Amino acid sequence: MNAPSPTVSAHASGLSYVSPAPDSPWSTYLSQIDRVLPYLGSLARWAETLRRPKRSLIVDVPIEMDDGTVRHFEGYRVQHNLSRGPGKGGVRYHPDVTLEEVMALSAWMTIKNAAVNLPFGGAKGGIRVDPKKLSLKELEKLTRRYTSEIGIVIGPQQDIPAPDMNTNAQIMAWMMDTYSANAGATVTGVVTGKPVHLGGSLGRVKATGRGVFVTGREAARRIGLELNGARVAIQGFGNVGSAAAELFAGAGAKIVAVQDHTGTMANPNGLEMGALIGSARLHGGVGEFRGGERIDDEAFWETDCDILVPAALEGQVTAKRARRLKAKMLLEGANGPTLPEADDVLAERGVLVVPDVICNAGGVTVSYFEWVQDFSSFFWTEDEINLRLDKIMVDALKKIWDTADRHRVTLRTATFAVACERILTARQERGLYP
Ligand SMILES: NC(=O)C1=CN([C@@H]2O[C@H](COP(=O)(O)OP(=O)(O)OC[C@H]3O[C@@H](n4cnc5c(N)ncnc54)[C@H](OP(=O)(O)O)[C@@H]3O)[C@@H](O)[C@H]2O)C=CC1
Ligand SMILES: O=C(O)CCC(=O)C(=O)O
Repeated sequence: MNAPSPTVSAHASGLSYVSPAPDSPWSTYLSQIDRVLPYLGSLARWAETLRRPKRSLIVDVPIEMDDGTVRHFEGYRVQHNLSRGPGKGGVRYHPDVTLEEVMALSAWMTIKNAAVNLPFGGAKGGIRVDPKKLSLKELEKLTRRYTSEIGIVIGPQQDIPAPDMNTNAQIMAWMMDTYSANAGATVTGVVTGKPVHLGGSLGRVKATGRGVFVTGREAARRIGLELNGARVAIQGFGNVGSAAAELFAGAGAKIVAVQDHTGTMANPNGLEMGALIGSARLHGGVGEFRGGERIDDEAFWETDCDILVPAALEGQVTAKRARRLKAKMLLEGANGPTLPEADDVLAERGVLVVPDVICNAGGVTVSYFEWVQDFSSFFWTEDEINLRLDKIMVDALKKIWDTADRHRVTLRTATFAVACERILTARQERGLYP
């Protein structure tokens, strides 16, 4: 049977999310799906399912602020696809979060979880809020109310949230506690990325950065780039960026530039990691660090470097910036950092892109370990976790690399091909009817 044209059927549906704004995360994701269709064979007839989130929940989250006023925040939880298992994906607190962005982030989780063969579908959540403007008490109230509101769709067998931008182990502890209080029993497996003494896993905090490092190490080996002495530039110095930076520096690489909201610091001889992390912690960003020179934010994209790691927001690598990039390799720590047009520019220029949907999969892989450990109430050592993580990432990248060679496509399209085959086979085998 011929596959229906996704474009025609999508537009005919009249749903607003099928014609997103150009360069928005959802539009980037849809274009990535378009590019993989020729490699899906007969499974392409199921591909429309990837263009529609299975379930999108918008919640109102009212809280009483410290000054006695009541404010309402908008929260989301989107379960993009559940063909391979429960939903899995983080929760983002950011003033620019929208439903459409969360749809894209949840869809990338579907692809990522399948790319590393975890038994999960894809989901993501978020609240449109600037958490830096809330007190700790307000943040706790917001988190607890949000958890109660999305409580109807999450659960250890349904959908398991975790940290993403501006959320952390403390927020996961509040989520776990609220869900448990509502359920009348302690349910540790409802979220991952929890504090270690509350059923969290050793190694989860740095797992995403570790995965970025492992995929970078493997990709560097394949293109003959020596990590010892390699120059690395990193955008975003939070959970992902700082952990990746530490590991690259530990392997002898020089971190020649870092950027966050407080500025861009550069040193061609390498920024000293211990001191930079200490300064960033003390001042809430890298901008006060004295061991480097402050450069213009836009100049970051022209840093003389071998590896560039975007580890902040989506849409950062535009075609214009891609033309100026000096790196040999782009390691996508962030979700959705590269626009499709920029992908084409980088491919033309021979810059290797290790895409988000494999590069930053280390976090969710250790989240999977945490979920498994919670079920068995038997906990592994950090060495066991790091070794298993390393093996999963290396094996997944090998399969993706082989697929890219076979079809002569980019690593991004190859990752989508591997993942979509698994997702759509599951869809086909499960069938359509309840
Ligand atoms: N945490 C995880 O396990 C995973 C995270 N990711 C992805 O990695 C990325 C980073 O997440 P994570 O490290 O957890 O988030 P964090 O909140 O810990 O850190 C985000 C970092 O990005 C910086 N940043 C934000 N906006 C900008 C900007 N416009 N320009 C420059 N820097 C900016 C922040 O700076 P400042 O503090 O100054 O605002 C901060 O340094 C996101 O895309 C996330 O989805 C992917 C997989 C898993
Ligand atoms: O650990 C998880 O479950 C999800 C992490 C995440 O949000 C991501 O990989 O983007």
